[in-house]
Amino acid sequence: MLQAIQTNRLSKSYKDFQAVKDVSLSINKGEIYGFIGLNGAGKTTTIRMLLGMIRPTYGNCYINGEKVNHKNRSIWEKVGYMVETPYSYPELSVEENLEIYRRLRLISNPQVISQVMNQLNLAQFSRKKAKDLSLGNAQRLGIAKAILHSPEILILDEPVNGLDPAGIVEIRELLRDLAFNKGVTILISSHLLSEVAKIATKIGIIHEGQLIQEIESIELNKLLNQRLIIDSLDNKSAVSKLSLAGYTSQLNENGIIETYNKKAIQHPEEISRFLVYKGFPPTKLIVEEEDLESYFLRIIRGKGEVVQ
Ligand SMILES: Nc1ncnc2c1ncn2[C@@H]1O[C@H](COP(=O)(O)OP(=O)(O)OP(=O)(O)O)[C@@H](O)[C@H]1O
Repeated sequence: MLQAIQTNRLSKSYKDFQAVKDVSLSINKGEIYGFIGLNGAGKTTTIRMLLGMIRPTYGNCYINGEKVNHKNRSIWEKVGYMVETPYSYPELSVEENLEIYRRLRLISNPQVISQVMNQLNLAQFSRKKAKDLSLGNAQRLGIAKAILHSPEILILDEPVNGLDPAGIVEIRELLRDLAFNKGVTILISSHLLSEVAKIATKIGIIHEGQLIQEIESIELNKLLNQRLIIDSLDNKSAVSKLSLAGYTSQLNENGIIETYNKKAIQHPEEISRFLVYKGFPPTKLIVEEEDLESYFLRIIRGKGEVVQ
């Protein structure tokens, strides 16, 4: 099958710092590819190379099988994109900004502007100057520009930045509709992992410039572990007692104990008995399904026992 987006050993160095290392990813037509990673992982740099905005130090990118380079301009007719905080003409209204974009994209039908404003709930702000928009609405305007010409491929860098929860749901529905009903291929980068997990058909995890894992979303549930969450009046002491007894555990960022130890998860009553005996009775003991955030942290830290 022809890939909509492909990178081949893509790398970018800034002096001796390698921001992106050997990233080879491929995205099928109609797929929603969630590109996730911590701040500074290399998402934007990869996307900028993909869009021909910066030159790779090594490797190549392909859009619809065509190599990205300065000669191949026609490939951009089928691509819509938004990278980081979208730029707009600050003194012009939402509608005027879209009108400029319509002309730049050589779209003959003026109706597309009202259609896209309705799609993104921007109609009520049509006369508002771009500089007076909230961050969330500025993002909506950025997405509106990206989809104005009905692209086949949509590349969005952190598109839900600054949106409130209702806005995030709206954008999620919009992207789903574009992918599943209109066959648009979408690459969406984000550090909001759970959000990406809700819409992506495939997830790529980038860490310190390297693509460390690609997961089909239907496979995701199989990879998510269970974990036992334990709270007590003295978690620091309790965690060392548990680890000494062979129940490898750690404190999470909230100071709560978590363990992926299979025996502990299968027999939380034993953990409870053990902690009572050691003088640290648990105040909370819950077996939880791991979420994508925790899975991601476990993968990038290379920690955690895998419960089969
Ligand atoms: N022009 C540049 N010169 C030097 N270093 C750069 C340059 N652009 C990016 N970097 C560095 O490359 C690394 C990757 O940056 P990048 O913006 O791609 O990360 P990111 O995953 O998009 O992060 P975020 O989620 O914070 O946007 C970072 O350490 C960044 O500081």
